[in-house]
Amino acid sequence: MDRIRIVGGNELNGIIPISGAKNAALPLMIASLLTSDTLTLENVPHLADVELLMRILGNHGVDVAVNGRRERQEDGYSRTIHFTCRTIADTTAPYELVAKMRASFWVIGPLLAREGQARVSLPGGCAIGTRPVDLFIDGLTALGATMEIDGGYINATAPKGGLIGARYVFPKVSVGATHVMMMAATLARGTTVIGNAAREPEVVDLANCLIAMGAKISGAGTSTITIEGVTSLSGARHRVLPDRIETGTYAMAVAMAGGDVTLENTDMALLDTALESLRRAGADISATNNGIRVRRNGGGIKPVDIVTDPFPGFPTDLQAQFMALMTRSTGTSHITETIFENRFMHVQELARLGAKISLSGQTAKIEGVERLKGAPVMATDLRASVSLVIAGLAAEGETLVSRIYHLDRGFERLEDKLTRCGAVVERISD
Ligand SMILES: CC(=O)N[C@H]1[C@@H](OP(=O)(O)OP(=O)(O)OC[C@H]2O[C@@H](n3ccc(=O)[nH]c3=O)[C@H](O)[C@@H]2O)O[C@H](CO)[C@@H](O)[C@@H]1O
Ligand SMILES: C=C(OP(=O)(O)O)C(=O)O
Repeated sequence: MDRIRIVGGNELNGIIPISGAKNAALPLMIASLLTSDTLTLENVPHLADVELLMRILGNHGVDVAVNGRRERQEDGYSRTIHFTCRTIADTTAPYELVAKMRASFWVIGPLLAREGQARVSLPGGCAIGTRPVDLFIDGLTALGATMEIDGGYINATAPKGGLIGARYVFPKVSVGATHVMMMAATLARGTTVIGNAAREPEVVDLANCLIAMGAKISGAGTSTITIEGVTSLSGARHRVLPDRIETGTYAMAVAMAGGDVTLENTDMALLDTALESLRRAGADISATNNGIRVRRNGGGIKPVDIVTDPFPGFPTDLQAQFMALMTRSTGTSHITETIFENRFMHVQELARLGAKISLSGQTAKIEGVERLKGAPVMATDLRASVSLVIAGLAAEGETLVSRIYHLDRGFERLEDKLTRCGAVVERISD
């Protein structure tokens, strides 16, 4: 199994190209199930999750054609991909595929809207909490679907004549359930109003793509999204928005290691709250023509308290990375996780490197230490794995991160991007 070896101590200087967002690419790819025309997506990141979803979509009858690549970049970076689903070949999403990635469960929305039925295995994904699907069940039920759980699968059936538009207020904000309701409602009869909708940029990106496909959607990016159902959707061409989590991760890596890096093809507006926390920690952050410049020259890392929240709050997907940064701060900081109940698995791994962290319920107390020392550590989930890489950049000596298949789910060519900026990071294949 591959591992990542990091030798800490080098500053980061240079340019890091930011990839298309995994968490936008996945629902966008799934939207291809809604039309018999071709949906072309540009800037699709080359990631394990994307490859797996291609297989899952293939099983439903989507023909996938890959071509094109970003200028000035080698093979392996984001690509342009064409998705064509002339007819739905299979409305079942099997356990073997869905258990590996939570987002694959989201096919339930388009399958139900276009075919009137779906049989989808209950999902898997990062083990960061229980992650139930009650909001999906309640939301789709509101659109008239019958939802039954049977042998680990959800059997969903639309009424004769298709889903029916309705008003539904989510009792809790859910990104995935918002994606699914929005996709399902595009082909429902009548108007759907989703209350307490997720406001994440990835929801807006999906809405923009659906609108380009002929959907009638307003309000995406606010808590109330209105969808007027149409009888069919067409193909479209859409560019996946930049990955704000990858952007924040590298910004935190620079704040940790020191140096001066320009993050290209991204946008500060996607992660205001996280960048503000980084500024308070001592990083110098400014906008460039098509990205963000992050610097930390001299000066220690100041302790900053954060609380994760749905967008526009501090993203849970950057919590582990920020904790890694705080392990080297000059004081004590507190990080409270409000989205997932079990998203602190990086704590014990960071402790192997010498971090001083204690947990009390959903809050971690981090007492900054003067030095971290490299050690063998284990990746436990996607963002936890990259937090160990960030810590390794500032640790003395060698850090070896194992189980990096988690990392490959969400970070396109991480070792390449960091190495070009002066870090010593390499993949070791045993
Ligand atoms: C592929 C993708 O885009 N994944 C992101 C998405 O995950 P995902 O869409 O799975 O996360 P949600 O926004 O749905 O989860 C938020 C909270 O709602 C709970 N919940 C969700 C659905 C449900 O039916 N019932 C329920 O209780 C979850 O357990 C969690 O506590 O948003 C999360 C929150 O920003 C991110 O961390 C993930 O990276
Ligand atoms: C938790 C994540 O992904 P998933 O929802 O697919 O588990 C993530 O992207 O950080």
